[in-house]
Amino acid sequence: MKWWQKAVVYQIYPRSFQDSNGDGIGDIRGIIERLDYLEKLGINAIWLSPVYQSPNDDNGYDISDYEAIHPEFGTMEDMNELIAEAQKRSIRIVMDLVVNHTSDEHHWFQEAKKGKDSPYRDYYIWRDPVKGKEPNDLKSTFSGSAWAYDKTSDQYYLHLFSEKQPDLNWKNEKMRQDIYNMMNFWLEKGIGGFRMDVIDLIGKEPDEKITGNGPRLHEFLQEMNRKTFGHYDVMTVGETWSATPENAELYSGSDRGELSMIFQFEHIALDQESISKWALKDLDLVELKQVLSKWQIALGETAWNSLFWNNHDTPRIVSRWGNDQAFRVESAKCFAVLLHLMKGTPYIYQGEEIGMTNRPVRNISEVNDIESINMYKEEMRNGKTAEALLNAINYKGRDNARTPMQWNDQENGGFSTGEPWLAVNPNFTEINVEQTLADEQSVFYMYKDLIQYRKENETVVRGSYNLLLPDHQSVFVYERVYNENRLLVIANLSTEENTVELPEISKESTIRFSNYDRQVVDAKQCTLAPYECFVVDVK
Ligand SMILES: OC[C@H]1O[C@H](OC[C@H]2O[C@H](OC[C@H]3O[C@H](O)[C@H](O)[C@@H](O)[C@@H]3O)[C@H](O)[C@@H](O)[C@@H]2O)[C@H](O)[C@@H](O)[C@@H]1O
Repeated sequence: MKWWQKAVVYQIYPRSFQDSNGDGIGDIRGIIERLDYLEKLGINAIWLSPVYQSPNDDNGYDISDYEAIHPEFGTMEDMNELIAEAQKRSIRIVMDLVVNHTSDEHHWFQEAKKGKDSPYRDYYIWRDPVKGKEPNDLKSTFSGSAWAYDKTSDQYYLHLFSEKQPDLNWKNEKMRQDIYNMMNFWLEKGIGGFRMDVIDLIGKEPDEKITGNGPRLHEFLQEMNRKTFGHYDVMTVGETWSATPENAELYSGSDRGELSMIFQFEHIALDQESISKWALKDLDLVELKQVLSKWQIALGETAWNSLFWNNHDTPRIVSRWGNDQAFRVESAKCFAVLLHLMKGTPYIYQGEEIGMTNRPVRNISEVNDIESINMYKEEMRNGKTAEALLNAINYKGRDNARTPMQWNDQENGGFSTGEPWLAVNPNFTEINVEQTLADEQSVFYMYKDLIQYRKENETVVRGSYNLLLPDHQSVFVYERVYNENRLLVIANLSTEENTVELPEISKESTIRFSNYDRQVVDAKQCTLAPYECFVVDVK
């Protein structure tokens, strides 16, 4: 087994984690200061969202120099120190790799823009106008056309995200080699791997309007593996919105020479009506169970799953599908147990381990995220009401998960002595790390216990998965089996009590995790309290 198959990964969004110099922006020294906290939690790796040089049109996902640290985050010396200090605590640093696009301020694009004869022109994707307009109707994820007009050359360039994020042309061999050199620069520093931003898009065929899963995608990934991380004992995880259980094996099959695993998003899209994340609908728990179980079984023996509920692009799970009011602690623990006992590598997004919640806004002026702002402007022009749009932003907007980490009940939640770049959630006085560490029953200790359990328990790492009660509307039950060992995981994802019949449980069985201090189980008539979860080690 590889180290990352037994690991738990913690995602840090550096802008919002810990500010060490009072400028209101989290930084690398702030992360170093908090490594002891992460060691206490027990995680094995940190996925570090981008800290590279960037004009910050998309908070660092628009990189202008891959081999420089943005001064607001610190220096390369700080970065080297972070890698070394993390290593001392057996924590590896997984860098975010954003190579579907660069910033328009990257020197490659600056050169490419100079004209059609520029040696860097073909590093990007340019097309002539069609009948004086965009080459086709491809849309940007951040609203509007995916083509931007360049007056100097009378051509359009492709940007699947903001205009300041031009897409790289992966068909250009020299560009690919430059990317590989940059990746080796980071690998030689001793990092633990890469999280690969929208990597399913690099094989795009924009003329055919193919974006995800393009024809040369896997050829590029195999070449990347051969020329870079394939020579190191590191993990790689690809962000792949277009992945299906069928093609997941192509990315992460053990004999494929591509990635360790991918992030799939099928469960994440279950509360939307259409391809648009803003078209909201209620979550159907039966569907959630079906989707997660499908991935557990499909990748069971041949590839490897990543497990996550939220990240810096998605709302916080306790506010999204849990209950962040009366049952905040119970529901946060329920989702923790459900995820961490599945097969795959679990990811924790900063603050999830203390049950941090979404932060609603009342006015668009309070929003920082480019995706939400662009959508709001476009939909206001289309006649939607501000109320409806703010409702969608409060449910799905990316700022929800990006508010600063809540360390204590002091000024700005202990995140910064200066004015934070994004307002701290006002509930920091009740929900914060200091409070959670002082309470043995807190969400934090459930996460810590789950992480420790995975380290010691072969059934969690290797066991097969089987869904029980698939049609129950509120209760999620599954079992994990490895040799003679069997774990039964039960969670009531509802504010109501629910009574279910469970498989027979012998008297010798023990309850391993419980968020209600449950001592006994009557399998025939098991009544679950609101958001109750427990795990039985079946003997
Ligand atoms: O570097 C640019 C961003 O790259 C990553 O995230 C990509 C975006 O992922 C989602 O959007 C993709 C859409 O995919 C499918 O079409 C679904 O049907 C839609 O519902 C999805 O919206 C998120 O919604 C976006 O917020 C992401 O940008 C990074 O993780 C981002 O931080 C970067 O901004």
